[in-house]
Amino acid sequence: MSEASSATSRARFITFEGGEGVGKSTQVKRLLQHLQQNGIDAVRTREPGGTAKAEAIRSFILQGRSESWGAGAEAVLFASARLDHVRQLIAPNLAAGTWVLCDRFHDSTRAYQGLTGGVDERLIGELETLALDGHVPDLTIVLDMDPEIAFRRVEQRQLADGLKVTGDRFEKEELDWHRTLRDGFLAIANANPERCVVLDADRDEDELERVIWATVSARFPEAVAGAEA
Ligand SMILES: Nc1ncnc2c1ncn2[C@@H]1O[C@H](COP(=O)(O)OP(=O)(O)O)[C@@H](O)[C@H]1O
Ligand SMILES: Cc1cn([C@H]2C[C@H](O)[C@@H](COP(=O)(O)OP(=O)(O)O)O2)c(=O)[nH]c1=O
Repeated sequence: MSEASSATSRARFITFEGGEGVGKSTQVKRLLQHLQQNGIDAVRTREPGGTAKAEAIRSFILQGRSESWGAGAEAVLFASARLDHVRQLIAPNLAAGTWVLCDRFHDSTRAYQGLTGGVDERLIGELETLALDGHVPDLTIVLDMDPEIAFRRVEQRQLADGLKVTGDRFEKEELDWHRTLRDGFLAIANANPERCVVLDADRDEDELERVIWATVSARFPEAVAGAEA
């Protein structure tokens, strides 16, 4: 971090949320570059995952091995992964002055296991308190678009990678379910207007990158101190 920015600002924690294929990973990488080009130390990470233990839980869940356990148990697994991630990676980086950009975080548990999975709001809230350990994101960017268009993006990625177009077990869910999920993310953003910003993700990657940078720089003006014009 440059001396000027470290002297005037603390490190920020920014999460990206939204359905599958809306461009979260693409934009997390682009924002990381922007921050670094502006002399700000930053790391990117993802959920579930980010640490060895959390990545082990990720592969267990995404292989479908916890599916029969039910949404409540999966919420507990996601929270266990999150607790390790917060303690081992997120909190130490923030404490050291490094910004943290995370591809999905606690709102995904609210949206997937809570609002669409039917897990009781109180359990979701208790797990959140435990796993976040006080580390509520400073900003959450919700990338919003029609899931059908986002699906086509994911299919194209799989075709380009020479993969069978099957999707992981979440991506196999019905389109209607994904529309409900989209509404869930919008409801979360609506309930947390001071933290969340909803951006239309159905646009060109470069244009979306510009909108995200404008959002981050407006929210944290110190990020652009010394930025190129
Ligand atoms: N704005 C965009 N327009 C078109 N395709 C995009 C855009 N952003 C990302 N993609 C492509 O769509 C696919 C899914 O993007 P990705 O960033 O992995 O989404 P997510 O992390 O939300 O699942 C990738 O193949 C990516 O290259
Ligand atoms: C973090 C988190 C993810 N998930 C789901 C969302 C995704 O379907 C999956 C993560 O897979 P991933 O391949 O990272 O999805 P994407 O590319 O769409 O971001 O796990 C939950 O159900 N709850 C959670 O708390």
